[in-house]
Amino acid sequence: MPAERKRWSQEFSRWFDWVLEEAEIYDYGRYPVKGMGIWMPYGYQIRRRVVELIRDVLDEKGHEEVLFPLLIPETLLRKESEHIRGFEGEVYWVTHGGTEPLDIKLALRPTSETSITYMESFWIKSYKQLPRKFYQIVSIFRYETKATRPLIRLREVTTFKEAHTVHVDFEDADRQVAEAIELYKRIFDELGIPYVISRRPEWDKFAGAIYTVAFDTVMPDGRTLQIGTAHHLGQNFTIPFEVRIQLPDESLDYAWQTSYGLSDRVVATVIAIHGDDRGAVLPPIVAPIQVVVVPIPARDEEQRKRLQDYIGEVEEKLRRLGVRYRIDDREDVRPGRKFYEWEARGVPVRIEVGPREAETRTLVLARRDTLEKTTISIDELEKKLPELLEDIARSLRERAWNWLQSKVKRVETVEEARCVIEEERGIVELPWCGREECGLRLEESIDAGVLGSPLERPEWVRGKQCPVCGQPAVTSIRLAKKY
Ligand SMILES: Nc1ncnc2c1ncn2[C@@H]1O[C@H](COS(=O)(=O)NC(=O)[C@@H](N)CS)[C@@H](O)[C@H]1O
Ligand SMILES: [Zn+2]
Repeated sequence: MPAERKRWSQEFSRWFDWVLEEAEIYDYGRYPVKGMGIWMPYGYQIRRRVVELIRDVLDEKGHEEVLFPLLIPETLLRKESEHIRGFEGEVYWVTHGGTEPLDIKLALRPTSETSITYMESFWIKSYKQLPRKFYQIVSIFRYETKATRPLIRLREVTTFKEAHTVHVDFEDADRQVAEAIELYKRIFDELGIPYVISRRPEWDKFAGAIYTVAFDTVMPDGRTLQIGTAHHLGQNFTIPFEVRIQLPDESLDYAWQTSYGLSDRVVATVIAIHGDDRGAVLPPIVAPIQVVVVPIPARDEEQRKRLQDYIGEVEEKLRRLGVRYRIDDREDVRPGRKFYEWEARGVPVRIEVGPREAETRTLVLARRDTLEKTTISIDELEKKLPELLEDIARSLRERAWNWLQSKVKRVETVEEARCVIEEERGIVELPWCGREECGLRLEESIDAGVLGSPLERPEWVRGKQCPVCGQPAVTSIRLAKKY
């Protein structure tokens, strides 16, 4: 990792708070409810483009957007025992309407399996209607007891994309989990966010799931963050909610389900992973402003006029190119200050235009990711600018994947694993017999959390033993300090 980035990786959370404030992305910590913040205008534009990307990817694969009530009656929330046991301690309750106590208290949805499955019992009657893929992008509420953090761990999760799908049998739901994984890969790849995909261990899967597959990334401080999850729910909700379907042979059975979710953490990781000491570095696809033009003031009237006309030519080209641009012609701010402000906001490309450039009909292009500057002729802009934006997206993705790969270490002993977590954080991967007690023992002795195992059996564990019990390893197990 470049030297200067090392500095803020030690005080990552201070750096992260600073960027959110300096770039006016998200106002957190002042609103008088813990775990709830405000999307500021610039941050809201980033969030909007992330949401658009998520919608495009889901809609292309036959997902139908819906909108369910925020409030879920206790009677529904309690129908699936695993689910309520998992969420019992995290639910916010509405107990009054005005001054009147409600006879049935209402939960602010912590997630919507129960409300959606309840309605599916009216909507879904036959295999002919399946598979059905609903999703909504809403606020959910969880009374998180672990340390709350802006965008990373909220009590009101304002950008919660939850997909809920219905299937004729186990296999088709299995196929849907695989499709969800592909959709998440596409979303994260478009944003240049690297990830490790693991099947969560039995003791840490979503409440009410048969199994959970999770996407984790490594944050600049070396701790991992769960950035997406997909769950096979089996018939765990359709049985208590009586979602029965007629099968092709006319018999009746309960339908099968999956659910998969993303949240504000997607925006958090775009900022955290790609950022540097000057602030955010935004991939062009989600940058509210992709190109900012900063005039370098002319000294005399004649030069000023010529510069004005020249900037007009540049603006016309940017408009025709269809890029999102801003001409920062504020009179009362020096160019250096403008550089600082737009760099903090992560604008991918800055174009500096002064009397010299007007004179020589050139432009200075400064790229935000590597801070390199190049001078081009204005006639090359139509060709060079799209290439530069693409190159920035690609180089951000590559740099992020190199970072992640440098933070995943394969080891064979508990001792080595403990050292890696102690010294470098990141993810350690060890051979594993697959038994829960060994997994839990590893958590204890390494003082880290289990992320789970690869979806495919990893070749490298063949012939190796579980470092806890000595039994032959059947897969590998990944551990990390988690958010
Ligand atoms: N308190 C929180 N703040 C921000 N993001 C969160 C929070 N809790 C969960 N998330 C994100 O939301 C994703 C989905 O949440 S979840 O509990 O794992 N899964 C569900 O709720 C399922 N119903 C699928 S939508 C998680 O993978 C995580 O990335
Ligand atoms: Zn073992």
